[in-house]
Amino acid sequence: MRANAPSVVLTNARGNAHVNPSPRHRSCRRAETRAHASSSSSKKDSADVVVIGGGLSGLAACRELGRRGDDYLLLESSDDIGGRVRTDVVDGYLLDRGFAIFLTSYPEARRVLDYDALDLKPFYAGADVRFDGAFHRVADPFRHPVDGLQSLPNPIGSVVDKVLVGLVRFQTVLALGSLEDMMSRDGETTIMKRLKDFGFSDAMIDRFFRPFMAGIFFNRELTTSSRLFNFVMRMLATGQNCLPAKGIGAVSAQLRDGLALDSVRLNAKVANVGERSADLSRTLTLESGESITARKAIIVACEGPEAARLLGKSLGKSPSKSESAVGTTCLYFAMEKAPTEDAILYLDGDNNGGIVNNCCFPSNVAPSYAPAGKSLASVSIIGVPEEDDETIESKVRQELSAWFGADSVSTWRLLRVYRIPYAQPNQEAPTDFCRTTSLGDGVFVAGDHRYSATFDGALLSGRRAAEEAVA
Ligand SMILES: Cc1cc2nc3c(=O)[nH]c(=O)nc-3n(C[C@H](O)[C@H](O)[C@H](O)COP(=O)(O)OP(=O)(O)OC[C@H]3O[C@@H](n4cnc5c(N)ncnc54)[C@H](O)[C@@H]3O)c2cc1C
Repeated sequence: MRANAPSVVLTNARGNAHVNPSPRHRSCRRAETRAHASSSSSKKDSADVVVIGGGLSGLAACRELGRRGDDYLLLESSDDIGGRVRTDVVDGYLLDRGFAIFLTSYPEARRVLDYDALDLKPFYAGADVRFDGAFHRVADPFRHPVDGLQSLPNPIGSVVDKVLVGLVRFQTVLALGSLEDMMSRDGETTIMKRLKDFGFSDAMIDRFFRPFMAGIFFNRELTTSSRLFNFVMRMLATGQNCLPAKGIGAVSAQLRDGLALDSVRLNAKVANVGERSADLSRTLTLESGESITARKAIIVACEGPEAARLLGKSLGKSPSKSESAVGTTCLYFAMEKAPTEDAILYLDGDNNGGIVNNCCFPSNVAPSYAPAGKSLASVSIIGVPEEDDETIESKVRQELSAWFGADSVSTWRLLRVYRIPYAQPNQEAPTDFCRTTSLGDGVFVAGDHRYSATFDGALLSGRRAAEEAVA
């Protein structure tokens, strides 16, 4: 069983968002296909605007340039586009490179993506929280009023806490102004302080908000900016949590499909960015030694640390946070039949040092995540443990046996462990979520380190950088 369960490290803290297959991984690599692999890579070596990095921000920048009829070239260092939003196909299972959820209310996503084509499948609006030996449902009372009422007496917070959830939801939708206001308004604090100030009990914070918010921001201490709490609560209140039927990588693939094939180069890592010449052009050097010419502008759409490496002093005018990023580890298990049929998120509310933060059965949400008649489990850990895969797997099995029964969990087959040290930049309070995308001298910068580290923040930064680059 374990011989087929390779670990994958997605190392992009220094801008190298590539897969480091372990020896075991290489041995089974032929059995795997990428869900959205590009079939070809261009040889183009110059363009008016050169975009460095093919994650959501770089793809959004190229989409905007293409829409305006501008000449561009996208350089991506890894073997496919998508950056942190990719899906692998392993034995017919769709494995997102780390568990991620698509929120339909993201405004920039609404603007640039075709939701019908993504075939979005919704999660139940709420969660089942594991506490004191049982699951307790926390339901969105507006979408599931009966479940909401039934959950009032459960031990995941008091009745007052559950009323406060409704109030905080109203506040984030109605009282905090436009999204721009929300992301820049005064009074920023940590999520923890925001929850305490709002009146939530320690029990509600520990049992529900801690694992729920940690699943989104990979920070169990809840020191992440309260602005992000407000943003996500508004998005949750006004839309649905979904998985695209073909995996989260379908989001990146849809953007790529709108680009000119000859304008995308894969396995093209930019080693350095040269000075601007008198004719306003600039030479970039690839790791291979090849030179690329940007005639008018460059858009650097890499992770923050790599943008800092490439841009040095220019980014110094508007640096993103240099404190350590947050990471996550995700395990996928194949099984004959999931122990539940619910399309819901399971959270660890015990807060007693367990390794699992949250898990779900993606095939209960979108059956296409598993081959016909089979099921898939996704298990998320906050951070990247130092232990080896076998130790992590054993701890996960032990904890989940208590949740779903040892008879079921012992039959699960580990498909893969994804270790993602750089999942999001540091977004602890205080954080500037309105950093400029224009650095002057024909240099523009996009990426989730400019706005919120979300799909939406990355998409918005890409479009804004493109608009400015050709203004
Ligand atoms: C496990 C996980 C779960 C997440 N869950 C959610 C979620 O549920 N909802 C949500 O909204 N957000 C989520 N996020 C955050 C979201 O995925 C990111 O904020 C967003 O995808 C970042 O996009 P980006 O374009 O800024 O960066 P990236 O996706 O990192 O793209 C940067 C690209 O630049 C390339 N590159 C780097 N250096 C070079 C170079 N020198 N030359 C050429 N190319 C280079 C990289 O290979 C990469 O493809 C999650 C992230 C992770 C990791």
